[in-house]
Amino acid sequence: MTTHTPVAALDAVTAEHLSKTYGTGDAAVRPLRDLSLRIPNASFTAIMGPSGSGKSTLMHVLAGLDAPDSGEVILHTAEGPVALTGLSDKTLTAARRDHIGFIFQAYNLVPAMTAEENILLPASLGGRSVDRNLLHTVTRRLGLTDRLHHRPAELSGGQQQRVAVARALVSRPTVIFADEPTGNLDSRTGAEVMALLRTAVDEFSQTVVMVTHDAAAAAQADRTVMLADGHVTETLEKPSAEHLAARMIEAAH
Ligand SMILES: Nc1ncnc2c1ncn2[C@@H]1O[C@H](COP(=O)(O)OP(=O)(O)OP(=O)(O)O)[C@@H](O)[C@H]1O
Repeated sequence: MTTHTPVAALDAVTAEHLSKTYGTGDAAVRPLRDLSLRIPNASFTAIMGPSGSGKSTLMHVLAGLDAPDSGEVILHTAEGPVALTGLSDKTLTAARRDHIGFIFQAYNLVPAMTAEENILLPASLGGRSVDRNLLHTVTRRLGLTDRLHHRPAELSGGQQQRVAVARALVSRPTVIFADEPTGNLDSRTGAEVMALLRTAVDEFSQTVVMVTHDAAAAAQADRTVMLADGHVTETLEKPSAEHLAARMIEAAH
């Protein structure tokens, strides 16, 4: 029998009993094993865990980019709850466009569009107006002002990543999912990205979920969810970078 934990209205995302298996028999890999998780609204959650513990798989499933074998993901939007699992492709695409921002390396920019067009794409597809002041502030803080009319192929990997960060911030989605958002960046730009993600939570009440291997980045989140072998092992509220680094070393052994 499946049990359901009560859903608090203050969650942005609720995941219940997620399971996912790749392959069969001896070759089977199970990146998600009956994983349940609640992401509080207007909070910044970091996800950490050893390589192969299921972090990227979880992010793809939470963001509606990949379907679990079983279990449910519910996004709590201003218009009410949306069960991402079980939607038709068309409705799922619209739900992602309207409510979710992605900062994923493998889900990046449209090559034929300029940086600015990429940043504005989710809002224009969704028929929403854009806050030009926010566009200017975000792109200035990310050092993109003189790159806005370049296409992705004319930008470095770090600049492309910053365009993805700007796109996720400017379109003001309910939830931003970020997979290693500071991974390609020098420390100053990485710090700016973290500050902007914090601003999205603190000033715009957006929800941010970020996978990272960097204890110093995770320490800037409100809480850190630790994964191992496809399930949550613990949730730490406001841990220090030192504490997280020690936990990561323990988890790797
Ligand atoms: N499409 C796929 N087909 C087969 N196996 C997969 C697929 N995607 C992921 N896996 C496997 O599932 C497991 C979890 O992968 P996942 O990428 O979620 O881990 P991770 O915690 O993000 O790892 P890392 O920190 O190294 O990025 C790994 O063993 C991986 O090899």
